[in-house]
Amino acid sequence: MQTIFIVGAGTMGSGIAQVAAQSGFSVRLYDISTQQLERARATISANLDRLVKKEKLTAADKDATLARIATATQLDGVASADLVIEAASENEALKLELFAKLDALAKPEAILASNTSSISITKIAAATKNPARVIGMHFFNPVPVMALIELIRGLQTSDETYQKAEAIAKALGKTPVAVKNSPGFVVNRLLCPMINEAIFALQEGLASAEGIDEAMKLGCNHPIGPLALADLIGLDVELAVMQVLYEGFKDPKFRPAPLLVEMVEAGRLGRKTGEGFYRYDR
Ligand SMILES: NC(=O)c1ccc[n+]([C@@H]2O[C@H](COP(=O)([O-])OP(=O)(O)OC[C@H]3O[C@@H](n4cnc5c(N)ncnc54)[C@H](O)[C@@H]3O)[C@@H](O)[C@H]2O)c1
Repeated sequence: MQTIFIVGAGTMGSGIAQVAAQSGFSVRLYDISTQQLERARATISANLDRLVKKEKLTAADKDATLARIATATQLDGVASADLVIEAASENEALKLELFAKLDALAKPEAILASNTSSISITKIAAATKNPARVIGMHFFNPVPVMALIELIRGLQTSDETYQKAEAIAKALGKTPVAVKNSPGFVVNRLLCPMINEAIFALQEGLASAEGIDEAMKLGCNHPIGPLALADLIGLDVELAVMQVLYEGFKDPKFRPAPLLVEMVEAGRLGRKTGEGFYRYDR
């Protein structure tokens, strides 16, 4: 495995590109937007500069890492890739269309992975002619910092594909955890209902936002309270995950808190809009 083709140069795609290049892989980062590609390169360069400043990376290593990342606005480079990681926008129709194209362009032994947070890997695999080579590689944000990759097997994913993906996850310096294809996988299945319950607690006046967060930090040793975390993740993203869980399991225990829905309606999405459960200077 030497060449990784990454589809989508947003938050996740740029982070995956950085980690892959730092781990010695040759990376081709593709996006339909040249602006996003330029932004990704600038972000990666700034991240590497910080590592140089902290003496965790030499200036020569930084240059070598950046030199391993080529950007592209065409899909044709897929043919030379050993692994494709799709990190384009979270849109099912888009991903199904992309995987049909990637499957037609990639060499037969290449693996096709999706970083989707919520779309069924089985469904994505079914959009290809060779579904056994499709797998979920779910990275966490920020990718250079977070150690986990959930490795999600669709019904069709072969053992060989899983083993290859597991080896790559380790080569990227990450810790893979095997997860079945199911709404929210493991982390979002547990984390998002906890945040949702914190919003119910706030709505019921059980405690103030600061009180709820302080209680979970001091009582459970969480590094950040659930409401501050919701602001960080984005309330729209939290709501979308709860809707995926609610629809996926048809179980009322996953119903989104009405206050969460209302906050999203008001455009109070957290840090990215300057206001969520807390206010932020922008
Ligand atoms: N942000 C997170 O915390 C997080 C965590 C884990 C997984 N994910 C998943 O990763 C994926 C990407 O999320 P993100 O937060 O990086 O989104 P983002 O909006 O930051 O980036 C998405 C990128 O995809 C590009 N794009 C759209 N259509 C494309 C196409 N047809 N071909 C190539 N590129 C295309 C956009 O131009 C954009 O640059 C989603 O599936 C999301 O669910 C996100």
